[in-house]
Amino acid sequence: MAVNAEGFSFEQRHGKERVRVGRVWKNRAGRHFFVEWNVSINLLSDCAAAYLRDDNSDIVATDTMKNTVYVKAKECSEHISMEDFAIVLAKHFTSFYHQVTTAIVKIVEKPWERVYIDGQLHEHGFKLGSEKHTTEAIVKKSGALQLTSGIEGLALLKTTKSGFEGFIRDQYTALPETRERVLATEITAAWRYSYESLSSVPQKPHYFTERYLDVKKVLVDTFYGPPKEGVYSPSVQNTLYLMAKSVLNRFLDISSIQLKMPNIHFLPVNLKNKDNQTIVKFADDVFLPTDEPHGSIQASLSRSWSKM
Ligand SMILES: O=c1[nH]c(=O)c2[nH]c(=O)[nH]c2[nH]1
Repeated sequence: MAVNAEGFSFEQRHGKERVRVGRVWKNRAGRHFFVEWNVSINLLSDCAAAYLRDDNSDIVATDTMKNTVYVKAKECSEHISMEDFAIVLAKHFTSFYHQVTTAIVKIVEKPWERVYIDGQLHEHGFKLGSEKHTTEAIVKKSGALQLTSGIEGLALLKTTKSGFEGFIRDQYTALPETRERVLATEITAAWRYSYESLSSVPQKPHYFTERYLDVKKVLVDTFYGPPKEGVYSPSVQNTLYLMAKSVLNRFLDISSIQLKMPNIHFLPVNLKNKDNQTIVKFADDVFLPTDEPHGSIQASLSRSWSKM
């Protein structure tokens, strides 16, 4: 919130970024559960005096914020979802400090996954997976909540059932039309839950972890289509829209979703020798993989006017 400072409009926040914490929980049967979280905290608080003068009396030290992550991790005696942990932290800052009006807590989870050994889940062995689960909880002193979850780095590829035709052609256009190409992307998704107060958040343990896995499955299933026949994609844009729509149709407690789907190009390889004789002729088989440049395609879809 902007305040008047010596005739200027002034807005500020302070916090601690990238606080890393690992937490192990052990159940009675001897199974261990492990998470590694990277936590970023930002507080909106009445501490303008620290900026305007030499008065730090209303400042929550960022070092204290860092310590609070470890204290709250210790206090969570049961395996807790990342979303619930973000809410616990944010609630602490807004209720404990009268100066703090809003707390913004973001967490990115490192994707440690339980390993299978000889077809059996290991009790305490984990290996690093690929895509990351993210969350952001914004809590106000009043108990108002904005809760977002997401995925980063979900890389998907299919080798057919993708094309791109009918786009604008002008004097700068070189791209041929096609109904056969590789479609590859690395998805960043963020979806907003409709729980708008701390008291309305589902109490079921792991509710948000299950939601995360279910949303990911709907996104992935919609991208690929059924295992045998797949589904034809006329553009990244259309596939993105169908993915976003499937999530909103399926999960009624999600009010909006944003998807970023870069179009990662696999270029057809055609090679000629110095006599202009073809030595490799592309037949939907040999590609040059690229990282850049890539297409940038993103959109958000909401049940009503966006709150994202
Ligand atoms: O699915 C696509 N959408 C585009 O907007 C685009 N632009 C382009 O060059 N190739 C593609 N493919």
